[in-house]
Amino acid sequence: MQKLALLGFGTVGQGLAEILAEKKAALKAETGWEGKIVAISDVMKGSIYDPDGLDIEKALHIVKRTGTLDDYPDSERLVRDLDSFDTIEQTNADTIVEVTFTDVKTGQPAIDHCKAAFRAGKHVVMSNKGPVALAYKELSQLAQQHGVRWGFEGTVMSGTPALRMPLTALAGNDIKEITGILNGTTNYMLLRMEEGLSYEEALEETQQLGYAEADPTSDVEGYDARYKIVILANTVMNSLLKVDDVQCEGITHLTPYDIKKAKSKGKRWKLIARVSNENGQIKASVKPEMLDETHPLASIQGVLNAVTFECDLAGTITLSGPGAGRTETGYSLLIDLLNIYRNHL
Ligand SMILES: NC(=O)C1=CN([C@@H]2O[C@H](COP(=O)(O)OP(=O)(O)OC[C@H]3O[C@@H](n4cnc5c(N)ncnc54)[C@H](OP(=O)(O)O)[C@@H]3O)[C@@H](O)[C@H]2O)C=CC1
Ligand SMILES: N[C@@H](CC=O)C(=O)O
Repeated sequence: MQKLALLGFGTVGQGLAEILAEKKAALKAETGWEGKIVAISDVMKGSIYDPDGLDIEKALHIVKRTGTLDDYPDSERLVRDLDSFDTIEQTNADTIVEVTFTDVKTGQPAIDHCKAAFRAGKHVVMSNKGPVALAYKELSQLAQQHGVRWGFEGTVMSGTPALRMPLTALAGNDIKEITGILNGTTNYMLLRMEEGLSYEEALEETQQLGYAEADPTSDVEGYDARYKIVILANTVMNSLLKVDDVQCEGITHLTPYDIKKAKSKGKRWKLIARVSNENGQIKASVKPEMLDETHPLASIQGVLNAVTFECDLAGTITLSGPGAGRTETGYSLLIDLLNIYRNHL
């Protein structure tokens, strides 16, 4: 029985909790895996810990009804108000689910959450992009030193296996270029603006749907896609790309007029992230590009994302699927948990 502690109980944390509540019996029957949430620690919603396991359906119901965990029933075992580090260090969880916000400058406090968890001998699964984009090598080594595993499938294209697919199914290829639409929020906004919504209306919809970052500046300025292309470069291409080395431009200057004008010419604006390896020189960028409607990436619409791998053996391989979403990203954490259980990430 894997014992889980959730740091953050927003869209994604609740998404995972819902999956575990709904699919508990099926997961046990089909895979043998059993997971129990023993702790939740969230800044505004509160923190609860029960070493025997929380009643997760009750916690979900209460947080949806009241916005906090304050009404979760007290018991002899229940401990409240542990902060994130106490939750890592003082609970009996063996796996930390890091689903706090992604900080696009420092990656904190998530980087320190990973370090504390690894040093305490605990696995980490996360959809938080900061630690993987900024400290991949250091944290991988630390996890290895402590004999624990680190899963982060959801950091790129949420539950669509944009990392595990190339690392496993495309193993042995020399991947010279990766190109993709890696941000669900902006791709959704571009579609809705093409359909007639204003920039502000389109952005608000993405926030209501749970696609946008806590600070959506990260989405619209391209910082989120920049983190993702760095993660792909460093994990899949085994490079040492730094965030600051990636040329980055967002979609904030695109107006509904620009989008309509492109459409009248049979074209579409897309926020394209790209990394290439030219004789050992790694070049990467994130910027809006006007693609012909016949281009394969032009048909990737709304919250769908896609990534193309240029492989020396397998040829050009494209994977598409949701790039954001409550259940989809909750699911990405489940993939990591199941793979820890099966003992390979
Ligand atoms: N939503 C999506 O589709 C996807 C999200 N991600 C990533 O997953 C992570 C979670 O996203 P999402 O659930 O949408 O974000 P939310 O903003 O909905 O949830 C994040 C939660 O973390 C809490 N939190 C912030 N700091 C801390 C802390 N130090 N300790 C404990 N809790 C903390 C917040 O608390 P409060 O608000 O109460 O202050 C909030 O409830 C982010 O890093 C995001 O980039 C990745 C892929 C897709
Ligand atoms: N805000 C991000 C969420 C997933 O990483 C996006 O829109 O893609």
